[in-house]
Amino acid sequence: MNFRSFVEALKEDGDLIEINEEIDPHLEAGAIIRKVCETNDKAPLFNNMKGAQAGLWRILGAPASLRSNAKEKYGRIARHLGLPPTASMKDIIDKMLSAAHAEPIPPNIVPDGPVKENKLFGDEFDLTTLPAPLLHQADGGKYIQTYGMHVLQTPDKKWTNWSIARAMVHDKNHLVGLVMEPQHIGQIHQMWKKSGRGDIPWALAFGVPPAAIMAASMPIPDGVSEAGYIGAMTGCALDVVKCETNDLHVPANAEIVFEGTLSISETAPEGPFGEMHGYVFPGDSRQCPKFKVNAITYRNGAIMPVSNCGRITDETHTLIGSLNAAEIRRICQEAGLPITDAFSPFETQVTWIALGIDIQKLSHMNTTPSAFRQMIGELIFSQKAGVTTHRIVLCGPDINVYDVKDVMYAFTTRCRPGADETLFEDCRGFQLIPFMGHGTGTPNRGGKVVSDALMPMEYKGVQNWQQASFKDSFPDEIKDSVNCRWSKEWGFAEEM
Ligand SMILES: Cc1cc2c3c(c1C)C(C)(C)C[C@H]1C[C@@H](C)[C@]4(C(=O)NC(=O)N=C4N2C[C@H](O)[C@H](O)[C@H](O)COP(=O)(O)O)N31
Ligand SMILES: [K+]
Ligand SMILES: [Mn+2]
Repeated sequence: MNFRSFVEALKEDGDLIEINEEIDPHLEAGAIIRKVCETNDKAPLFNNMKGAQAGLWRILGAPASLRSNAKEKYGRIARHLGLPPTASMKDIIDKMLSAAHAEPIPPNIVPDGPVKENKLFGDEFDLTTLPAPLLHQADGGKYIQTYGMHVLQTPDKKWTNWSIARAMVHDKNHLVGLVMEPQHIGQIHQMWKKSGRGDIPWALAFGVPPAAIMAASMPIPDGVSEAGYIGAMTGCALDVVKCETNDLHVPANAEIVFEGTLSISETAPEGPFGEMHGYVFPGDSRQCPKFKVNAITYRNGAIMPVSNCGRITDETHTLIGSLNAAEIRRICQEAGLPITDAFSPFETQVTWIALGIDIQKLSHMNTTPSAFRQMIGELIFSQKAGVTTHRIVLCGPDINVYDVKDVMYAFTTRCRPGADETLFEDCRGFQLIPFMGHGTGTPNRGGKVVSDALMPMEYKGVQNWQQASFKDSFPDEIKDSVNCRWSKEWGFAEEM
């Protein structure tokens, strides 16, 4: 599945609104995308962007946000993976984890592809005149890069990383963007700096195969190339083509590719940006590395995907939260911990992760609540996949961790504040969260907690309560007889 057929699939699903009226990249496109994310409406495809030139570019907004009808809530994300639109977040996470132990299938190098249909070099383009969107009025620049895939290789060429990190237009042929540790873009940047080999060959591919952008958003292990992971996950090698101005390879059917170098020495002011937790602090910019763009290649009718992040729900919640949770589930299970599921509720601005615990297995550990909380926190908060999470909630088997109502029911009634919680200060913290980066303590250390919403008896494998709910407080024959007369005889609403 490539990006173009993904857009077609959204159209067939009735999940696309095409706007042919001229739309201004200065705030207007951003406002429409933002409102789509806050109302879970259809993905907007802007076919007539003000300032578009030489086929650059149309814009697809909210590429992996939510659908409003409950049966297909995660349909747009599911379509990234060729799953049915009725897929659950558990199905999506299971699919993304399915390649964790599979032999990688490296990409297939082809001589040409749609991404080579148009080529611009050097002075043939000026990034400041292209329709890059100003997404929030207080943003420090035009965030041209919100859903593209950085391509970077380690100096020894053994590892080619694909990842998403934001970047804004700096001048006619430079971007400036986040290059943070422990992200792989930051790790590889450090390796090149140490190698003294000069600036880093770099590419940024927009409108890549949707499964590839999902892997680009996932913290798969250090040293693992996302291309091979995706090949193993989809079962077929992904077609890639060589860049014009360096030896990196990019998806042959990508919509747009910027080629150039990531500087190991030059920086420029970056930010602020209306970010994933729902805030922008006007004037809050910092020095970040510059990316030099030497060439642009692109498809006819190229579409630029744009994620306008902020208040829920957008790609920073549906992908960052869910895919960090995926890796955390895998890491806990491989460490032999009794974790069945992990999910980051969007309503926590993906700062929490709820863990589903198998209390039979837990009871065989003969551990205590405080010892178990310590084990969980030390493991997860030391992981790269755990950096963005500041609260872990332990939930028993009657809780569906993919449903925030269940998580809040358990957290608010089974976790005694203080006594049932363990704080962690000696670990990496996530500075983009306002209480970290603009709060009272160190911006990138500590501020984390494991909140135990397991009742003491669950450590013995027992739940000795009944939920006072329709599901749990009535015998089946009563429930069945009520359900079969519910809408037919009495006129209550059909079950969703
Ligand atoms: C899906 C998505 C993921 C994002 C970001 C965004 C979207 C849509 C946008 C651009 C909208 C907002 C910011 C938010 C910001 C966090 C950041 C970023 O600027 N810097 C960063 O370091 N990580 C980001 N990620 C997460 C990142 O892609 C994952 O952590 C992935 O595992 C990295 O790949 P490697 O594991 O291979 O290192 N951006
Ligand atoms: K990645
Ligand atoms: Mn990676």
